[in-house]
Amino acid sequence: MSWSTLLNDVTYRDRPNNNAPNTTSPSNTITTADARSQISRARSYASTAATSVSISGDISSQLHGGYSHPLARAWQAERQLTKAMLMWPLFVTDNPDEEEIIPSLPGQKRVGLNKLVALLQPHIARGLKSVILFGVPLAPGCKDALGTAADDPQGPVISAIRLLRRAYPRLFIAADVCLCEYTSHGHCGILHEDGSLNNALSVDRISDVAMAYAEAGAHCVAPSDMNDGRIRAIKLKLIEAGIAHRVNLMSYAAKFSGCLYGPFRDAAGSAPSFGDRRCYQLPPGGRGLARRAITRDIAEGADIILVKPATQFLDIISDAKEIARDMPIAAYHVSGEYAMIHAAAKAGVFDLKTMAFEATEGILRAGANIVISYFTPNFLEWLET
Ligand SMILES: NCc1[nH]cc(CCC(=O)O)c1CC(=O)O
Ligand SMILES: [Zn+2]
Ligand SMILES: [Zn+2]
Repeated sequence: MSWSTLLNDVTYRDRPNNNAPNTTSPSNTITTADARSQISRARSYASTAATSVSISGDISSQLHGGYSHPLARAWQAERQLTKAMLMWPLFVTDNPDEEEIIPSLPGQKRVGLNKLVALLQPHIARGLKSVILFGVPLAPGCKDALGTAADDPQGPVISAIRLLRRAYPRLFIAADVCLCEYTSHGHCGILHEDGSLNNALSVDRISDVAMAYAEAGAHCVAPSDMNDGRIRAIKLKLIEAGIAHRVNLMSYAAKFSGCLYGPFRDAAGSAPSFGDRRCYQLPPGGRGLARRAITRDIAEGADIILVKPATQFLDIISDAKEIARDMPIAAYHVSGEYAMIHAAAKAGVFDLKTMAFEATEGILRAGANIVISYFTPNFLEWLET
C-alpha cells in the first residue's frame, strides 16, 4: 500500500475514547420506537461500560490501539506490496508498427516491435522490474497444426527478447511458452487425430520453443500449456545446452480451467476452435490435483511455482506456499479478474484503486511473492511517494 493511501485513510481518529459502539442514526427519518430503543441501549451500555472495561481489566479485548495510526496499520501486514513483486504481461504482435488498444483489457495494448521500447519507457522510469511476453501472430496463414510460428527466429517473442535485453539490460524478461497462440486449432499442444492432446509430441515441441526463448536471452521461461512432464523436458534440454544456470523455469503448475481467461484469448487470438481446455487445465474443484501438480513440478525442476487464476484460488496459493515453502510463489491475476474489476468500478460498485489493492493484498496474504498483474502500470504510480 502506498503511503499516500495510508495517510488519506485515517479513520476513527476523532472517535471518543470511551469504547462506545457507533450509534449514529442514519437520517432524520428515525422513528420514535428506534429512538427509544437506542436510548435504552445507550443507557444500559453506559451503566456497564465503566465497570466491564476499566475495573475487570479485560486487556485482551482491546485491539484498536494497535492499528489506530496509518503506519501501525501498515505494520499489520506480513509483507507490503513492492514494485519488485510485480510482473507485467505484454502482448507483442508480428506487425511491427502496431499499437492497438485491447478492448477487453482496459488500458492494455497490443504492440509491434517498433513500439515496444517506447511503450515501456515511462514504466521503466517508474520502476518496472519485470515483464512476461506473449506473442500474438496476426499475419494471415501463419498458424498451423504444430504452432510453427512460436519459435520463428524472426517472430515477435524472440525478436522482443533480443530487443528488450539490449534496450533495458536490467529488466527481467520472462516468456510465456505455449502453442495456443500459434496453432490453427487454438489448443495448447499438438493433437491426436481424435482431437485430444498428444502429450509426447506436445512436450517435445513445447520444450523446443522454451529452448528457443532461453537461447534468445529470456531470463525466465514459463510453460503455460499444462502438458504432463514438460518441466522435466525443458530442464533437461536447458542442462544439455549448458544454460540451465542462467534460466529460471517458472511452472504454471496449478492452472485451472474456467471462464476467467476470456479477455486474454480475445487479446491473443488463442481461443480453441473446437472443444475446451478441460482435459489439460485443472478442474476448479481440484485442490488435491493442484497439490499433486505442484509437488510433481518441484520434483521436475521448477524454480517458481505459479498459481492461476488468483482471487478464486487463494487456498491453492496458500497450499503452494506450504508445499513449495522454499521457493518463490507466483500468482497470475488473470485477464478476467482484471476486466471484472474494471467493469465493476465503471458501474460504480467500488473504487478501482481500492479494489486493486484489496485483491492484490489478498494474493500476498495467501503467500504469493510475485504477482503477474495487468494493474502493474497503475501500481507503479500508486506506489510512488
Ligand atoms: N496458454 C496460454 C495462456 N497463458 C496465460 C493465459 C491466460 C492469462 C490471462 O487470462 O490473463 C493463457 C490462456 C489460456 O490458457 O487459455
Ligand atoms: Zn495455451
Ligand atoms: Zn497420447
